[in-house]
Amino acid sequence: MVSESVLDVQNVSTAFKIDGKFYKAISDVNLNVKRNEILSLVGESGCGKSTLAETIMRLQNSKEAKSEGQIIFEGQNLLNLNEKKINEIRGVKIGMIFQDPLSALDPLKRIEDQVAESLVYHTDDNSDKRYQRVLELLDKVGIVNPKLTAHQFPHQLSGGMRQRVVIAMAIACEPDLIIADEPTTALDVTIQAQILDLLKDIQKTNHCGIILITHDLGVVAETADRVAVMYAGQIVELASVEEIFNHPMHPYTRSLLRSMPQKDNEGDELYVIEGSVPSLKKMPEKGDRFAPRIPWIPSSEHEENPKMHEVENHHWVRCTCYKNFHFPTE
Ligand SMILES: Nc1ncnc2c1ncn2[C@@H]1O[C@H](COP(=O)(O)OP(=O)(O)OP(=O)(O)O)[C@@H](O)[C@H]1O
Repeated sequence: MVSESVLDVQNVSTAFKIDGKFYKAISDVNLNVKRNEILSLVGESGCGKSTLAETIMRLQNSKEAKSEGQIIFEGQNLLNLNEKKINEIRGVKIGMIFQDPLSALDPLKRIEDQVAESLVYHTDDNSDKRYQRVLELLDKVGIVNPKLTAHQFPHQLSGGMRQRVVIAMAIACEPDLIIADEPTTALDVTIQAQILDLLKDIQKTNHCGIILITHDLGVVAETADRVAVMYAGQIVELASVEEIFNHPMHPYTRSLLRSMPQKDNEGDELYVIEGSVPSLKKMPEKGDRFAPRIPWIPSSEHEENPKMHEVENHHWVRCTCYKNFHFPTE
């Protein structure tokens, strides 16, 4: 079944003002998210994943960040909308879930009022109907006693329950797209699995698209349908989850996978990707941005201006260096 796109990100770049000058944190990002899929955005810390999410949601201060390109959602470019219009979309048609549920919740408000908030602004429901809807939403996200939880304050809940509440808030208006930025990083492992299962369930029952941001390839393997691998502000590989795990191509994707504990490398010393993601001021202008971290690969293997190539059906890779890439010990 071919699903329609809910979001089309076209040639999007965002630059931040640092010491009076703008430096790009994401460059030339092209991506679409389909209804009925979980697209995972993966990469090390500092690769630009959150910047992309904040750009889509227009969360940056326009004096400190400049974006260009097009982000098409329901036929309009989100980058061109005024505040009023973007507020009608943010949290309503596009839901958000962040890493730290505590910072997303108001410590002084009861859960029922927080979950009901977007319903107050965006539906005509009276307070009784809203309360019923809050209980329904809490039940849907797996809260065992919705009436009790609705009456409680955030500090009375466990981390896992708080994240369930944040998810209830995100889905209250049945958004077509949910952006979840490291939604399980702050939770312990068993709760992580439950929250990921919940997101998968929501995606299936609500038929929405989900962008799931994570640095954890285990999370990607568990949840994603497609994967966009980001490095130094650029997407370097985009393919189905099966392709990414079975036929990774870009040296960065291959390095990430090698540095991840897996069944077949148990007991082996894990691969360490030398060096670090360049800071915005030190971003290489030419060549593959990952090249400095694989110095044994001759520069002639890299394109001067690396482009995305569709090397197999729906499998895209940046730069031609993937063709002859090998690890030092190979
Ligand atoms: N407001 C800002 N001003 C200046 N630089 C910023 C700002 N926000 C992010 N950056 C820089 O942009 C780059 C990308 O950061 P971003 O937070 O998007 O990465 P990330 O992949 O989401 O990492 P993490 O997983 O740690 O959140 C980093 O170099 C970061 O320091």
